[in-house]
Amino acid sequence: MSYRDTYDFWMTDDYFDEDTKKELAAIADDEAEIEDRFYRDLVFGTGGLRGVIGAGTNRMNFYTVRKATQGLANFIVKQNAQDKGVAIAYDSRKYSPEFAAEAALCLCANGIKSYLFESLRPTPELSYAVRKLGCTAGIVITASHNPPEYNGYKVYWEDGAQITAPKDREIIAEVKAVTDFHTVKTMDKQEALDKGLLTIIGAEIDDAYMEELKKQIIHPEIIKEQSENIKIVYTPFHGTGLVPVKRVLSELGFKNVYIVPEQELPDPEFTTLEYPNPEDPKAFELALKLAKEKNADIVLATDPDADRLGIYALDTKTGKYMPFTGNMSGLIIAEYQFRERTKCGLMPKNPAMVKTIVTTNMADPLAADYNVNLIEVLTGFKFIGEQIKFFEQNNSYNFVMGMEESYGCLVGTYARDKDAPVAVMCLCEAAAYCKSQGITLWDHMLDLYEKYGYYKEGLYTITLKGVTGAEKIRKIMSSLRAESLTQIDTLKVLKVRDYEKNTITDLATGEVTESGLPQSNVLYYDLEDGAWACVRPSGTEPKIKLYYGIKGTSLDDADAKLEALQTALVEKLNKLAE
Ligand SMILES: O=P(O)(O)OC[C@H]1O[C@H](O)[C@H](O)[C@@H](O)[C@@H]1O
Repeated sequence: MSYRDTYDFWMTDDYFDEDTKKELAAIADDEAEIEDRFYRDLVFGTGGLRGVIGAGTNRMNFYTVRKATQGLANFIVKQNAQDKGVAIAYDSRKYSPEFAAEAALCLCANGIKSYLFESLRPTPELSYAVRKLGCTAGIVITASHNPPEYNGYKVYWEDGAQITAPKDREIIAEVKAVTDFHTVKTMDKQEALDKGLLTIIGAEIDDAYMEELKKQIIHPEIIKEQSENIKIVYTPFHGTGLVPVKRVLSELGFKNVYIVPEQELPDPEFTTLEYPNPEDPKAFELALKLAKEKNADIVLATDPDADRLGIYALDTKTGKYMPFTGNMSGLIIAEYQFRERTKCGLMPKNPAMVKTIVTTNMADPLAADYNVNLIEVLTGFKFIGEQIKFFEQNNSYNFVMGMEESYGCLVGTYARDKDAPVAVMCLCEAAAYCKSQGITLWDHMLDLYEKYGYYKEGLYTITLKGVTGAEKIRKIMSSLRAESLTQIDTLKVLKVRDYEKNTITDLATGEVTESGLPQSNVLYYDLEDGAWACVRPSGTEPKIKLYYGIKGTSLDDADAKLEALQTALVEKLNKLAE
């Protein structure tokens, strides 16, 4: 069917309700909008399904949520795993509770047990709940940090990590095979409860999750000692982080935790924010204002589904709050974990850290320093979570922590997705430790640079929306591929990694080896002088992403090097996007 035919079908078939038809009638004269809403089905990207809320096959709505769930249900029934069930959580977004209930009732109608959280919960708690309840799968209704007009659907498998290949392909094939909406099942909520197919979950999982978080603490005594001294400002950005973060910090004994009042309560419009993403410095405005009033040591923010964490820390010399990138906060946590676990004899045998290919290379000397094995995976925390399963299956390594540049971090293996409450907790412990030494996290970061090298990284994105945008992104990638760059700015390209072709080409020798990672549309350039660049289309937003990094000899040298590389790369990408 063409997009027009699909539009007409939605306008006329009695399966679709009157509100949907009204919404679609309003765009009858807007061909581009009709095309964008119907030219494809929503696709599973880096973080599952994600799309703008509205009527259409390429939108998040009751019909697309049900269809995705029916596909998942068909897959589960084929595996004969109905009895193990599916855990379902949701965040504070528009329609999140409604979509979650819809998914639960579709599963129940297919004879699959559903465990639905009574109210909003963080994504990592769902990852934990899947294993705790022995479920076969999990679902979170969230669009993570995307703008308010979005929602999404993340799918987890029994190991607690988001689905990866080949399971993702198999489930997607089942979803695609649902071509007739009339075959999508649903059932009455009361009937599902009466039949024992639907169970509402809450406090018992919260308590167990909380205990798991606290097990990751290394020095409770230092927290106690500093509990009156350290001042923490926290904002949940109107999302799910408030309850677990407040609880864990309070149970650990932190006395001075100030929540940003304007952003404390759930709000699907994210009224006080342009973009509820800790990657966006503007999102910290209110938190920094409160931090100055309270003279806080550290400022923390979690995104709406509480899987990402962003921080600022006080520079006592200048009195300014300094921003940490996801790379920096991840490294602070990693270094503290490695150092203190080693010192206290708590480091497991064969320890491993997992990071993505676009995450800072400063992790390399740090991991080497503590004899920690460093494993690299493609972008997406699902690939980090998946490694824990592999370690267990092969009895190879013991996972200590995972981190990625996009503000995601996990310490421990109780969950298999990035976990902002655990990251907040670990950073507050590290901050308390620093306080006991008379320094701040910022001073400590400077010490780490001095010890391991001045690694700095940047990210530049271009938003290219709709059908034409997707086509442009495709063209940019193929132009770059065709161009075979040998130099970027003044830096020679040493190696080109093409993850789509599964090749790593050494430009000096011409030798070609395999990338060793799953196929993905990613180009990565290893450059001279410890620098690198990487380009890939986003899998969650209509964007092309350019990542880059350098290694400097001082903060100033690093800034100058990063700026030079960034200018050259941005100019190149902008030209390709013209
Ligand atoms: O870059 P995208 O494909 O849009 O994904 C954005 C981010 O999504 C999730 O948060 C993943 O865990 C990250 O690894 C990824 O960076």
